[in-house]
Amino acid sequence: MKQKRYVVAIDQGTTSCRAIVFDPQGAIVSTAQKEFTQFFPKSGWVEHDAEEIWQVQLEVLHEAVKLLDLEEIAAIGITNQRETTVVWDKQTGKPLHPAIVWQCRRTSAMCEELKQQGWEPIIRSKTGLVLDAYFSGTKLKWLLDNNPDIRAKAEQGEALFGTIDSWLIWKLTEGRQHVTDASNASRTMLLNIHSVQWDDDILRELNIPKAMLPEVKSSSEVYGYTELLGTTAGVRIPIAGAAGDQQAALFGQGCFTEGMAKNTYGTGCFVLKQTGEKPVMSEKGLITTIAWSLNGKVYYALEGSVFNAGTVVQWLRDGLGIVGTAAETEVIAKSVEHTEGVYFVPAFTGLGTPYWEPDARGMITGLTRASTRAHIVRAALESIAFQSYEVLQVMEEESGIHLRELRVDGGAVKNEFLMQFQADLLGVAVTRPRVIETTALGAAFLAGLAVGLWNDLSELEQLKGYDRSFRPAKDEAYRKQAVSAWQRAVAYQLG
Ligand SMILES: Nc1ncnc2c1ncn2[C@@H]1O[C@H](COP(=O)(O)OP(=O)(O)O)[C@@H](O)[C@H]1O
Ligand SMILES: O=P(O)(O)OC[C@H](O)CO
Repeated sequence: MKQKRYVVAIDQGTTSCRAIVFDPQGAIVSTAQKEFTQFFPKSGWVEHDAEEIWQVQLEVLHEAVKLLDLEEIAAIGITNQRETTVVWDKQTGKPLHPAIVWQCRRTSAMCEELKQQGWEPIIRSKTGLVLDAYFSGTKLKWLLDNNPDIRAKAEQGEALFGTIDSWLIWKLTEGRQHVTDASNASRTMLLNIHSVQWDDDILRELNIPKAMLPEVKSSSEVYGYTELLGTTAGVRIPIAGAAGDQQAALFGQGCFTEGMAKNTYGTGCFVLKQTGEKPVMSEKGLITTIAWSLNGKVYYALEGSVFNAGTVVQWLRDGLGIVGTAAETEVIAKSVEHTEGVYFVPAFTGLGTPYWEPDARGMITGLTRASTRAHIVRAALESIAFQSYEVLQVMEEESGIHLRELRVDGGAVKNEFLMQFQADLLGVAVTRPRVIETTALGAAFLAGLAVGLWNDLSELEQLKGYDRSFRPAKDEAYRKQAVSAWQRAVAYQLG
């Protein structure tokens, strides 16, 4: 019997599939990543092909483990873009509809109607969420309402629903386990976050058959086993942990104590603050979510969501074509001292915290004949920091506690201009960990805990390490002026 010493994290993000192998010290052993197709069928709509996600995920998984002895893999952990809604056929294992992505706004009118009928406070108190098209509940209702065949199958338990974690676990496991973890379930708008059970009143109102929902499990336990990784006879690897990507990042950053917070800069930006075993309800547009469920206890978090962050960089590259790579934006932004009054509000799919405006759309203001590509690129990067600033402000106002340091992770934290600008805007240090793949690390931690590779949280705390701290270099007057100019630009957009 070989020593079990690796944990493989599957990180299924909005734009790419990743598989990362970690050793017992939390260091990366190997990694593989591949982008997959984004579909934008109408204004404000975003779809993925769940079958493509599965195939690409499997490919990168094989790639990441190809040099390992499979017998040394202790477990697989899964983390994923949240809310994205997949419905598949129980018999054929094929998706019955394109996956409706978390960014998709197709159900904003449906949410408006539900608000008019008085559902907003009910949703808020039961699920901790804002009644918004962002979450899976109305996406699933839309899918069933618009596809009578799928509804008929769903009622017979032949069509299954899941967020991406469920879909991948179902595809990976022997015996096809149809499960989700509590953190992912808390993003559906169908879960009562107090009882951690699917909520019958909400299911009835949205006309969603319970038979199609996965079983809700903890974030760290063996959900099933896979033989899909290789041909070595008898190598069954446990799938032993799962969490939504933002909650996994909170875990991977070691925010195990109440009050600790992080910001992840990926497709969107998500600030999460751990609030312990009691859900804290926000008055100011933050949402209350399950952080993780571990060892029989449920931990909660307050969250502020920015829908478009890294997407603005992708749009500069793929939509506008004014940069060749995401990395190039750093050099271009630094080539000018400031934006000369150009502001970019990247509300491509509406605005999240604190505005919750599904119909807002992107806008660039303050253009003159002197404006150049560099000013637009710089304004685009600054917009990521401005949006994060606003979320953190709300969090501070709500808790009355002044932030002393911001822990960051996600693909865009490689951008040192962005990190420095964020520190300047906040007036506090922005700290980047040694392993910026914190999301994957969190999933690996959850899976490794379940199989005994690590014993407890204090052991995980020893594994943390920091790469760089960005110190603020601007004064209060600068911050005030910059933020008020940004807020004027947002006000134009909101009309
Ligand atoms: N050097 C960079 N500067 C700015 N943005 C970047 C940089 N590198 C990657 N990004 C952005 O980060 C995002 C990818 O981050 P990642 O954490 O992988 O996101 P996700 O998990 O949402 O797919 C992309 O939107 C990309 O545009
Ligand atoms: O793909 P990411 O990392 O931007 O995360 C997406 C979030 O989970 C959406 O809620």
